[in-house]
Amino acid sequence: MTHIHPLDGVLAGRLAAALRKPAAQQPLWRDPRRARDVVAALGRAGPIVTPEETARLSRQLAAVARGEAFLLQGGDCAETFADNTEAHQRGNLRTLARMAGVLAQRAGLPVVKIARMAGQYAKPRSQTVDAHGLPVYRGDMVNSAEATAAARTPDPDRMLRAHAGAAETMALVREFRRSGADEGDIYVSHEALLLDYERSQLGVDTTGPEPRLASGLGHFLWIGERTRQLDGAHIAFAELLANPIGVKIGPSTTPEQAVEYVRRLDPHGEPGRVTLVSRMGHALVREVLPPIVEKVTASGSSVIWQCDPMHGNTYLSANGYKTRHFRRIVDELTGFFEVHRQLGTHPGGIHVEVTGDDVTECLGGAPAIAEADLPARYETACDPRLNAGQAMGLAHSVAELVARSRTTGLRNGRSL
Ligand SMILES: O=C[C@H](O)[C@H](O)COP(=O)(O)O
Ligand SMILES: C=C(OP(=O)(O)O)C(=O)O
Repeated sequence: MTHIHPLDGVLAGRLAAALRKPAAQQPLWRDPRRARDVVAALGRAGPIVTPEETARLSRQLAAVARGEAFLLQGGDCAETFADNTEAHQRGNLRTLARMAGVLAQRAGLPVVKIARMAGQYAKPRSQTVDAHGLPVYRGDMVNSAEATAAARTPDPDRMLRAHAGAAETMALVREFRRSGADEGDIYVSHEALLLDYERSQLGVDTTGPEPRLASGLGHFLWIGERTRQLDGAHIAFAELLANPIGVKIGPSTTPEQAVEYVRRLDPHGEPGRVTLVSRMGHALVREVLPPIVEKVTASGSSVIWQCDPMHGNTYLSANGYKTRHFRRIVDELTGFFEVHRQLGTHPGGIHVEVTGDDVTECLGGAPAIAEADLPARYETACDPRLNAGQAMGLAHSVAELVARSRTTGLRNGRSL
């Protein structure tokens, strides 16, 4: 049994110092006093996940880092209050479970499943204003997608609604597991973006190599490409957490920065504590990733290498939809596996935006979606997701890549 203690003086001080650092992508609340009250109320609300579940995930991620398992992470780009329905969330869980089934069977490795779910309600954005000059939509936890100035004003009460929605979703995830609809564990994750939400539910976990902050808001948390500044609040916050941590690394990441993330986030060399999620784009992965993998490996760290083949391959279609082409997604994954095969490292997992709904948001796949099909069911609140058919096609492609990398690894005397 993992005991979580109230925040003590030392860790409370380190948390306060972390949160004083510059924090990118934070909203300016309409009523800061109300925001403080909401953070306090969230602290009194029940946790979404238990420390025992998070500890079990950490053990499974250690197996991924050792090359004994594969990590499948996926779900909506942005959860929304409107789509937090049983049908939608179950559809997403079923899709993830089916993808895992294909991977486990063909690749012959246990698959650790993490849903982007039960808290994925805040989005980082490239711009601060949209095409109409309104503040951008930053996820249902912050404001509304509706295009009016009032709806786009950040409202702290939305954090309470997001937390309540996450609790309901987590109950559904547990029920999904119990019902036998899936054979194994399924964990939840979200981007640790909105610091007022993230700091609201922290206790002290003393079971690790040093006392750390246990977040009750998700099993696995990741820091995004837009908030991974080494002198910023997000990395300083993540450094204090007991939960396993991901860091998205885009094409501007240097090998030195990658080594520094690992040094800061995994000072005790715990296998699988850190997942480096490369999202380089299909055209750059073969060039940018190798020196990063080489330098991090040479530093002696045991990270999980995970590929997000979505975020580096986004573009605007001729008819004005933010989309991604299935072919480029598979090409980035192929490049990721090539790099790891060449370097003798374990291609540990994938991180994808998928839904069980029959949406038309990404191009290609089978049956193929063409640009003219995009308007039919383009439903995402932010970035384009693979639909269930495309997701299964991707699972088959990745299963082949994993199986091939295992054969090559065994031929070269490595045990994956
Ligand atoms: O999901 C990731 C980001 O939030 C998203 O790609 C940002 O999108 P934008 O470039 O339209 O702001
Ligand atoms: C924002 C995301 O990705 P990235 O930080 O890699 O752009 C995301 O995964 O939702």
